[in-house]
Amino acid sequence: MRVVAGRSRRRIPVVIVAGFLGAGKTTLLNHLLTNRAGVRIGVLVNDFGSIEIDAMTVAGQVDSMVSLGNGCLCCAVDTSTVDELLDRLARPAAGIDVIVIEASGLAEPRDMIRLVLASENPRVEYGGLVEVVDAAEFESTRSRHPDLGTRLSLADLVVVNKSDRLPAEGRAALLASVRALGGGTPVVTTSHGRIDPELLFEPPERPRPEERFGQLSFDQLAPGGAEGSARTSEQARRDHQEDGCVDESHLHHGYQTVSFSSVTPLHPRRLMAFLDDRPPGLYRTKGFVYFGVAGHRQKFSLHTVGAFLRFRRSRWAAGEDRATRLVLIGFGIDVEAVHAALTACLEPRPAGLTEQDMLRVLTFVEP
Ligand SMILES: Nc1nc2c(ncn2[C@@H]2O[C@H](COP(=O)(O)OP(=O)(O)OP(=O)(O)O)[C@@H](O)[C@H]2O)c(=O)[nH]1
Repeated sequence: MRVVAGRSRRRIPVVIVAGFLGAGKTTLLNHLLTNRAGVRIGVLVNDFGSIEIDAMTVAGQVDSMVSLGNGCLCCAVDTSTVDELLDRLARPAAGIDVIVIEASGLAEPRDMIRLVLASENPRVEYGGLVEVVDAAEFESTRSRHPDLGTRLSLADLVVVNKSDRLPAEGRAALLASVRALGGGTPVVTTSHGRIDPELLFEPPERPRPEERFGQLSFDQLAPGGAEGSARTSEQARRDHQEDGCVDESHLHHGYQTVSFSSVTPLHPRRLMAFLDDRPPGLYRTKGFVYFGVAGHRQKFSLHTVGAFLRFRRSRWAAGEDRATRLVLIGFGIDVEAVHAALTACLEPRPAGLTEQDMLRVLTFVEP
């Protein structure tokens, strides 16, 4: 991570929106473009046929779109072409917060992920694969595309769209089928692609996690009591209730967030054991970690989306607390259990730890 004038510059997440023909990818993208709460979205599509360009130009986002224009993103181009397009969107002058790639219905999501991961642009990072599924056509899509299960498991988030076309009594069964086929990939339902944009990116006018945590009182951050826990179990319970319903009979997109903060260092092996075995339904983790291990006392920012995981090492800002601050987002996750699992990773005496204990973390550190 680059540090500019004492502030860390975030990388621009690149989110891929995939799905079979007519599932609602463009509808979802248009919804994001008109409900982005100030987030500047760069768009990479095959063609702009039905994108609401007006919505973008009105907001002064001219030139934040690039089009391939010559066929399917994943099979017609090489890495350098995609890199060039990402470079154009990610250049600082464009001021883009998130890049969304709308993959054509026939694009292979696996190839799309590879293209993004292979990008050599230091300003972008993989932000996840969203697979849009047509709720009303699910069974026929499944019979026409035997690889649907693979696609769902590869995704970081499955959006079951067109729920308005589904009879109420069939919803729970459909969700159960999608979940079973997706093998643990979080599932959210929508109609007309009306996904909560916060699932894909953070609104800039709201405090970022680090700033939100920055407002915590010393008592909340201090070790002891609940071992550095920033939230009491009562708070957790309250948040859990407020965060939304995950009852399958409700087709709105309820998800939970877990905030974890501690000035007590985290044990690298214990944290990796938690990350290797992430709770089913955990969709994203963001924030940073303090290990306090000799030679590795820097700030390790952590980013996970679905199965993807990476750390990046940076310097602490002058006067910044050495602390771990994480936000985890998931569907149907047990907020208190996740918080407890992270609390169990705390290590008050990191002086006894060595390079060996850091090895697995280091394999995920991006240069
Ligand atoms: N009833 C209903 N129609 C929808 C919904 N979402 C999208 N549609 C309609 O479904 C059709 C296909 O939607 P698109 O957003 O173009 O789908 P797409 O995945 O981008 O399609 P391709 O680019 O052809 O792969 C359009 O006529 C949309 O208006 C929904 O939730 N409910």
